[in-house]
Amino acid sequence: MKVAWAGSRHAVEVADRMACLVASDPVFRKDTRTMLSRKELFKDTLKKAAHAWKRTVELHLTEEEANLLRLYIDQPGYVDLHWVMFVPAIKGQGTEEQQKKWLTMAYKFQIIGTYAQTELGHGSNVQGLETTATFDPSTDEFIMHSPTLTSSKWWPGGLGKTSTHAVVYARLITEGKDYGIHGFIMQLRSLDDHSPLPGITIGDIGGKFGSGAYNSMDNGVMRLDHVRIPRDQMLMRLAQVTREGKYVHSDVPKQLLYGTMVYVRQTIVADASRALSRAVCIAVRYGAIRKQFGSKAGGPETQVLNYKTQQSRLFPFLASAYAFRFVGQWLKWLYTDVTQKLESKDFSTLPEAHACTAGLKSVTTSATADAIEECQKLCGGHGYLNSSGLPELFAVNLPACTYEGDNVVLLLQVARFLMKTVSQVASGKQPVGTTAYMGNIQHLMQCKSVVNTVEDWLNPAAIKEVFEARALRMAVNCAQNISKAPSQEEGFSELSPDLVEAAVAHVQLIIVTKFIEKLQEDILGHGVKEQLQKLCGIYALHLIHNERLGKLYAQVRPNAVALVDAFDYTDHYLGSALGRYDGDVYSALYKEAWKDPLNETVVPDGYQEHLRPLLKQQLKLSRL
Ligand SMILES: CCCCCCCCCCCCCCCCCCCCCCCC(=O)SCCNC(=O)CCNC(=O)[C@H](O)C(C)(C)COP(=O)(O)OP(=O)(O)OC[C@H]1O[C@@H](n2cnc3c(N)ncnc32)[C@H](O)[C@@H]1OP(=O)(O)O
Ligand SMILES: Cc1cc2nc3c(=O)[nH]c(=O)nc-3n(C[C@H](O)[C@H](O)[C@H](O)COP(=O)(O)OP(=O)(O)OC[C@H]3O[C@@H](n4cnc5c(N)ncnc54)[C@H](O)[C@@H]3O)c2cc1C
Repeated sequence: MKVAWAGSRHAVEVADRMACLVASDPVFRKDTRTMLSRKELFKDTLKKAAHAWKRTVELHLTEEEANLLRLYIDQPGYVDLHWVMFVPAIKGQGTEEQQKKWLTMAYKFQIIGTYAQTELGHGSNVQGLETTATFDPSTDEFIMHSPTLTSSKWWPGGLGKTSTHAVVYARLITEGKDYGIHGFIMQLRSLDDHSPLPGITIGDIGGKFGSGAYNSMDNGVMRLDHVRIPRDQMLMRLAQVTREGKYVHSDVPKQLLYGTMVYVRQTIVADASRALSRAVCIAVRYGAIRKQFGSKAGGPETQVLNYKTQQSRLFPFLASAYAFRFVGQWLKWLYTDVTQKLESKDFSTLPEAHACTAGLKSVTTSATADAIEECQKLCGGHGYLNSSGLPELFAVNLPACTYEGDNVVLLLQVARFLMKTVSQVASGKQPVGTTAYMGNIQHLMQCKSVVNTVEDWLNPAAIKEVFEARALRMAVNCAQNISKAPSQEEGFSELSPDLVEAAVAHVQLIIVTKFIEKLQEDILGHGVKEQLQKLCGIYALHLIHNERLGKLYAQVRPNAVALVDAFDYTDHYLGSALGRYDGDVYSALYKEAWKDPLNETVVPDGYQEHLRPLLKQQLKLSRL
């Protein structure tokens, strides 16, 4: 099962090696992280990042190994933005010459970059950004400026205190005309003493949700006051400004400006499956250790994992972790395929790639955040302790519902794509890829499901048909209702809640389909395929038909712990007293409690000033 989860034996081996490297290095300790002050946590992040880079160079780690090293260090920091957004933005939007110049420095960490798009006033509406880049032909420079308070850059990770450079998104103005949003490379801080360059005001935006968690990241604010940069620092693959100031657009679609976001959304799906699997791992292992009550006739207490209510709340998450993992692996393939097509100037699959990445990012991150919260409840009181690992896991993953595109905004993008496809089908065009099922419209609009028993529901063809019919009917229903509205725009707005539901149904169909396709692959190991078939059934059916699932849960229960062991997480990475591999939960909880700074003294600070006088006063009053 470890191989099925990881994708290959090689993937298991590399992941194990990198996880052990991190777990055995004292610099990467994280057990007291939630007790650090913001300043201490930030410094700790700088130390870990520098040490990780040192180890990467010393050990000549490959990109795959370095990625895993960062993953197991498990602490958000500036390096994430540098590698996941700054470098890809230059790769996707820079000319070959620009890539050569900037990426050479970025690959060696001679510069640290971030992705500065969002502003105080606008995040979702990228076209509404206000920062300006006005071309001055007299000096061959752009003047970068924040004209209003709301145009302050706000949120970019690593901007607050670390980044020396950024790809800054701004409205390009030349020859008096506004050509909309474009990307520019800007140096922000001196490479000698790290002070901000003239005209740049920069800082951290402040503490965020939860202790530890995303507070390791210096999300930043930046104001620009007529800062000049050379013309060749506009990223010029999609459009150029000539020496004379003439705007020239290349023959590539302007949506490629959003390419970095498509790339990152795809990686976020993999992050979501990992976060969900960690929460499930903790809740399942702990559920096997925790005992409450026994039978009325006496005898041993019951493992809480044996309660049917526990199983019906928890096993759909276990199934979802596998489902998201497999769809994430497929999405990575889709992204690579689209990128290769783009390189040969085939842009035909771009809309589908956008819809798939936006939709899957949205559905998987929302489900993951909800599931982590529920796993906390599934662990009872102990799940609420930082030492369970769950509060921090929740706080770190919750913003994934917002960053890289608010989940509702992204689902509306999927809905827009679906409405277009429905109208194309109506005019006789055969849909392809993940919308190919819509071509079967005659059948799917009227078919009736023939399934009755739990066993019938495990037939992949039956499951798929139900999901296809559901998704298509919801989309067609929305399209019909929109067509009755006074205008397309009004109809879309009025029906937006239904459109979001239709988009979710379409995305869930993709997830179910990819799980079924995974089951058709050669899967090694005795009983592995059978377990995955059960999980696939649970994932699909819990979305539409929760009542009949009891039988399936009972079949998964005997292997539940093994199914989470297959995630292959070290105790260090899991970071949970409840989810320990050896099950020694109670001594771990007890030990963790003594690490809290409040326990550094037996009598707490504040006793003399506040507690003692209060107690003395009460004593006096009671004697009166
Ligand atoms: C060996 C050494 C190696 C060392 C390696 C070391 C490794 C270290 C690795 C580190 C690993 C780190 C792991 C951590 C991973 C996690 C990190 C995650 C961190 C994330 C931080 C978050 C960053 C951000 O949030 S950045 C800001 C993101 N902002 C958004 O997402 C904004 C959302 N808004 C939008 O996307 C748009 O504005 C939108 C789409 C909502 C509306 O846009 P617009 O108004 O312009 O468009 P429309 O009119 O609606 O559409 C026009 C047209 O375009 C189509 N379209 C829209 N978007 C796209 C797209 N992206 N792609 C393609 N097409 C698009 C749309 O469908 C329309 O098409 P039509 O045909 O016209 O309908
Ligand atoms: C932890 C974190 C890290 C981030 N890192 C970066 C970064 O590195 N670089 C960067 O540039 N940005 C970053 N961001 C910003 C992030 O990308 C934006 O917050 C995100 O795109 C959402 O935009 P917003 O904040 O403007 O939300 P808003 O759009 O203001 O959303 C507010 C509410 O309005 C709703 N809404 C908005 N538009 C519509 C609509 N058309 N229809 C229906 N409902 C709508 C949303 O669903 C939401 O409920 C980060 C954010 C966070 C939280």
